[in-house]
Amino acid sequence: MYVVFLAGGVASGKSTVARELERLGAARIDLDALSREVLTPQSACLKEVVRVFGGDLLLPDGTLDRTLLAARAFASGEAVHRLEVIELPYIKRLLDGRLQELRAAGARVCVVEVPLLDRMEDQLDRADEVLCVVSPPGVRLAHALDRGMTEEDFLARRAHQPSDAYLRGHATSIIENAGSLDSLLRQVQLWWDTHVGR
Ligand SMILES: CC(C)(COP(=O)(O)OP(=O)(O)OC[C@H]1O[C@@H](n2cnc3c(N)ncnc32)[C@H](O)[C@@H]1O)[C@@H](O)C(=O)NCCC(=O)NCCS
Ligand SMILES: Nc1ncnc2c1ncn2[C@@H]1O[C@H](COP(=O)(O)OP(=O)(O)OP(=O)(O)O)[C@@H](O)[C@H]1O
Repeated sequence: MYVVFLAGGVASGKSTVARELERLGAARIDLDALSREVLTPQSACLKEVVRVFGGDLLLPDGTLDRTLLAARAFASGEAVHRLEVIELPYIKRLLDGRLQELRAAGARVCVVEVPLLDRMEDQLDRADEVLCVVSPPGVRLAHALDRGMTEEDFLARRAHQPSDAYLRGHATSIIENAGSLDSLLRQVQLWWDTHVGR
């Protein structure tokens, strides 16, 4: 199975690219979705998070108040790091399992959405290709605001993410998302034709 790590910062266009790759025939794993799965009610990971970040994070139905956790976690580099130390091992185990399942099912190509490539450096040996979506900060902010995110939340998350220089330095291919949706999708098609559809 040809495994593609698809990296990019908040509101860079990653999920749009991943959806297009899925339409073209790739299986898809989203690490943001896995990071939600590890925090389901009663899970060991959620219990650890609540112990470290506060019992008031649990809503009456036992689910996590993600907005409150985001506010606490993105408040400082130290807090984000504490959250990642808890969550990342669980996320990586789930990733491992999903890749094995897809391999067993005979998937030919799998795209893995990786919001934070630097935290997954120890997983890079799983990737045949690192495709990075890079988009100027102003364009990303506009897309984030359109999606209902506040500027404060956008800036807080971006501050804890790998830089564009880091992404460019680790990419085997780059998709520039600075223009229209059409132009983005054309680049995806071109990448697919030259790397997968041969
Ligand atoms: C703090 C949490 C609960 C906030 O949840 P929320 O629903 O608001 O956001 P969601 O999970 O959908 O993430 C949206 C975007 O936030 C950014 N983001 C998420 N975690 C981080 C982080 N640790 N550092 C910087 N940005 C992050 C990414 O751009 C991501 O695409 C959640 O993001 C979380 O559990 N983060 C820690 C796990 C993690 O590091 N995941 C990334 C896997 S590589
Ligand atoms: N070139 C573009 N033209 C117009 N809208 C775009 C373009 N690229 C992305 N968008 C829009 O910007 C928003 C963010 O894109 P997307 O969800 O793909 O980014 P993301 O990197 O997955 O974000 P996050 O990691 O924060 O979830 C979406 O609403 C998407 O439709």
